[in-house]
Amino acid sequence: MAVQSVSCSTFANAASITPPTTSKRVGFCYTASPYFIVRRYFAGIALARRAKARSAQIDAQISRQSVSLQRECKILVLGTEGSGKSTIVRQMRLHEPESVSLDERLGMRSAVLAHLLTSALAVLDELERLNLELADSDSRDNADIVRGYVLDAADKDITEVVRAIDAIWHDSVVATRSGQFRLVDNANYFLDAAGRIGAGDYVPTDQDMLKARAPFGTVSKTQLPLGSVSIRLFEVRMQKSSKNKWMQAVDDITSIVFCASLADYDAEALGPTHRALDESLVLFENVVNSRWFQHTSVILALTKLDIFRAKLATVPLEKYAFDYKDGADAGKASKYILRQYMARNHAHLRVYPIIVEATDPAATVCNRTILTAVKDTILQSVLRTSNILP
Ligand SMILES: Nc1nc2c(ncn2[C@@H]2O[C@H](COP(=O)(O)OP(=O)(O)OP(=O)(O)O)[C@@H](O)[C@H]2O)c(=O)[nH]1
Ligand SMILES: [Mg+2]
Repeated sequence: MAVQSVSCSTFANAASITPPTTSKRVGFCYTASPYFIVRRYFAGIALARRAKARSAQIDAQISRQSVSLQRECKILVLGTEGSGKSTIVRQMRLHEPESVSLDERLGMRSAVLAHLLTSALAVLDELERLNLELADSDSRDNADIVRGYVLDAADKDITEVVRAIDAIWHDSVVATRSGQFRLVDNANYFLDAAGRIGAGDYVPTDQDMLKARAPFGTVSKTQLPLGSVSIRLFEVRMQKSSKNKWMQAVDDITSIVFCASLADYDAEALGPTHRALDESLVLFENVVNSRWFQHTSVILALTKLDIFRAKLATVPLEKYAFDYKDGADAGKASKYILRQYMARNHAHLRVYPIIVEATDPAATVCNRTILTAVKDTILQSVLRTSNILP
């Protein structure tokens, strides 16, 4: 431990220094007696021994407490609806060898299909909104198949509906006008992959698992070994209206991962005057300044960097943030949004920010940052209980 080695070596050095035989004082000079030298020498040795013993005591305490804290390491994953909580958790799991079984992968098939179906229905709605007709006459029958399909059982035959979706997506009107459609996140990705998803032996890939919107329970729990630390993740969807009283009910939280979508800057949460970004900022403010979390570290995960980057080109951030002047530069714009969050940290909680494309299977930044934050927090907590830190 850095703290211990500093204190030990300081005292050890003190003991090894031979006391000076002469000392200069202003105005006169004297020679120290042998008795004085020997007394200082032994006092130095005693001091070093005491420091060494104290240091060993702290070492033992730290290792005892680290072990018990690591067993109990709890992380809350918070954020508004659709902010990327499940995606971050899945991304962390996919990086841990063998933490996702084949059964679980196959279990995600219905979530993938639901995402594909929602995307296709959104395409049909957008055609209506823009007063457009499908070009191909068969496409109209296909639209009926899609609208009439009910996804009620995991083993239901999906061949016909997937073929219909694929035909609609490749209709010439859709192909030329889809740039104007307002679709759900990752709709294009799943619509492009319809043929692959419809195959009988389809197994969701890492990318499919990350891009699919999974249904949300009330609070979902995940156990995960992360490096040398074993953690339990609790995903909680926050709502401004519900006052989030659950905060008082949770204890022993090591870290919080607060997810916020960068791409929400233009989204309305509860009506035209209520922006999703503002709601997320208020919830973040409540969390970081809450007395329940005063010894908790916070990882602020700003997600959907890829969607944000694409959106900035057509929906200027300046329209929603009057003091922002840096145009469609995703780096500057994401840092601007990050500053909005950091400005809410009045309690000066330790915040570790990450700006991430959470659906990128190659991104390891989440795991690395979360692991660092967890370890730092365990250390801080041990130092506090050892009375080394206030
Ligand atoms: N392209 C892209 N999609 C993302 C990113 N982060 C999340 N998503 C997608 O956004 C959608 C919602 O993400 P979830 O992780 O389900 O959001 P959530 O916060 O768990 O939502 P609820 O549980 O419903 O509150 C999913 O389809 C994700 O794949 C990202 O960085 N890039
Ligand atoms: Mg979720």
